[in-house]
Amino acid sequence: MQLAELLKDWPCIVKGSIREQVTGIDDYAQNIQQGYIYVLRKGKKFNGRTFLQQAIQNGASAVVVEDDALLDLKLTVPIVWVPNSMQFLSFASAKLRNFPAEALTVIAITGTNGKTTVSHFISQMLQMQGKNCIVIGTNGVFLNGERWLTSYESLTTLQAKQLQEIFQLAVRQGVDYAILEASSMGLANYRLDDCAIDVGIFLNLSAEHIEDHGSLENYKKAKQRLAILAKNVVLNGDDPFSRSVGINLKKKTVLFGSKGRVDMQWQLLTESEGHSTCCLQYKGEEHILVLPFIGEYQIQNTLAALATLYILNFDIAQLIPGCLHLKLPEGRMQEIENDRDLRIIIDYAHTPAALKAVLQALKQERVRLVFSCGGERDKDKRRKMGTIASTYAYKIYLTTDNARNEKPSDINAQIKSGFYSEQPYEEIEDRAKAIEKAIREAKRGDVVLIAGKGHEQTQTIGSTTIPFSDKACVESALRIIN
Ligand SMILES: CC(=O)N[C@H]1[C@@H](OP(=O)(O)OP(=O)(O)OC[C@H]2O[C@@H](n3ccc(=O)[nH]c3=O)[C@H](O)[C@@H]2O)O[C@H](CO)[C@@H](O)[C@@H]1O[C@H](C)C(=O)N[C@@H](C)C(=O)N[C@H](CCC(=O)O)C(=O)O
Ligand SMILES: Nc1ncnc2c1ncn2[C@@H]1O[C@H](COP(=O)(O)OP(=O)(O)OP(=O)(O)O)[C@@H](O)[C@H]1O
Repeated sequence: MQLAELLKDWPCIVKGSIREQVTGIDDYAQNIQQGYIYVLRKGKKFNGRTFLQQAIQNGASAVVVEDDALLDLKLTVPIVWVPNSMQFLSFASAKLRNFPAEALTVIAITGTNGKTTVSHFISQMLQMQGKNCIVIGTNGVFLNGERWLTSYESLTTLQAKQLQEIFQLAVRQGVDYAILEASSMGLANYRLDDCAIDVGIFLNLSAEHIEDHGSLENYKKAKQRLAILAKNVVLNGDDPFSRSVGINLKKKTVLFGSKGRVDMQWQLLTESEGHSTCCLQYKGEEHILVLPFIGEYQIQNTLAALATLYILNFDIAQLIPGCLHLKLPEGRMQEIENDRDLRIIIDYAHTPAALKAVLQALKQERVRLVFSCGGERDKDKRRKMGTIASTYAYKIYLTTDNARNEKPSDINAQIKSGFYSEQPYEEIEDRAKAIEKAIREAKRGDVVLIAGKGHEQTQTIGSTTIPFSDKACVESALRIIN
């Protein structure tokens, strides 16, 4: 595509020829190939200007900047000024591929917790209706429930250029639906701006990523962008923030919840043997919904998925029986079979709200909890998670969870500052050993909950990332102990 064609619908100032041919776009200089546009921007760690010559040597056909002072640079290629380079990166990535998202029904989910779970529930429900769908999120890229395209970095919301690339591949594969996790960082960085989102889902909000966004208000604003981008909106009426998003929103909206005025109302009737039975009311109809898991948060996740199919005009009554067969994604309440009469559970709970939800769901059980918090991220949550752990756990095994360049003992000291009761705890920095000790000490009927890493296959300590899996550690511990 000619630069002139690419720029014609976008506010910009160009210095140089607009006749250059453009073959791609990237803001990472090392990725620039012949004919690509290099988006030069200043980030938190680097200034893209450092890599400008490298981008040109790699064959950049033009350079896009958002700092107008850079228009004076003397370059061998055209310079284009745009008001917002990340927003342009999203638009141009989509335009260069002829806006592939428009050929798909796109569903995007935001919330502090539950995005991955809901995205996989929606995919499973759509598959039950014979639809082809992809899921793009924390656990990777999936096509009809199977892992697909494994080479992308592990982000919750991929970069705009990657999303557009996947949409194009999906359209070629005959996919009908794309289900995306919308992280607050992804929304704030405009990664989802050109995804033609048909349904935006708001699950919940608790204080996370505040350091990245600067304030809770900015975090909320980032999430609210999804309501601007989406054509239709699904809201969790039990979550004050999600409900507030619907105020004065002139879009088709479905509210689900257990209380107040909602369009789809659920009520938990019973929980037993790993199953929940609920009453679901909508449009004056009443249905019994049986789910293969416990915990009110899982009912919310299921309702978010059902409400999404409802807003897309599927017949909900037809979907209800299939909910009994929903499967949680890898690393979410994942039980590991064993012959020690224990419940060994791996769960990705790494926020206070998630840890509380899981521990509450486990109710009266004697829980031995293995966990820590990530380094160089959300320090605020450490004390809160300590308080929650000490409220519900029988014994706590503090360990290491991607400590990065912090000392695990410092992170754990902050977690301990939230302990308020005298329950026993131990600190075992080696996560594999902590898991083994918890399993070794567990008595028949105990629950061993290994929280925080879920599906993850790595552990980052210092700046080294090594292969690591909670599941493999459990299996190895069971072999050693037996
Ligand atoms: C906060 C955030 O989103 N950061 C992203 C952002 O970083 P940044 O703006 O600070 O940029 P920078 O690293 O300082 O680099 C500045 C410029 O120099 C360029 N550069 C930099 C180095 C180099 O060698 N060559 C080069 O060209 C960069 O491409 C960039 O254009 O731009 C970078 C380049 O596009 C991204 O890699 C980086 O995301 C990284 C991968 C990241 O880890 N982001 C996390 C925080 C994230 O987005 N997480 C969310 C939330 C997950 C959750 O809910 O838990 C997610 O969606 O995954
Ligand atoms: N609706 C919910 N409310 C509170 N906690 C939840 C909810 N759904 C899941 N969780 C908890 O959060 C953990 C992570 O779930 P999930 O991966 O679905 O969330 P996520 O929003 O995608 O997380 P991330 O953005 O970090 O990938 C689960 O393992 C569970 O402990």
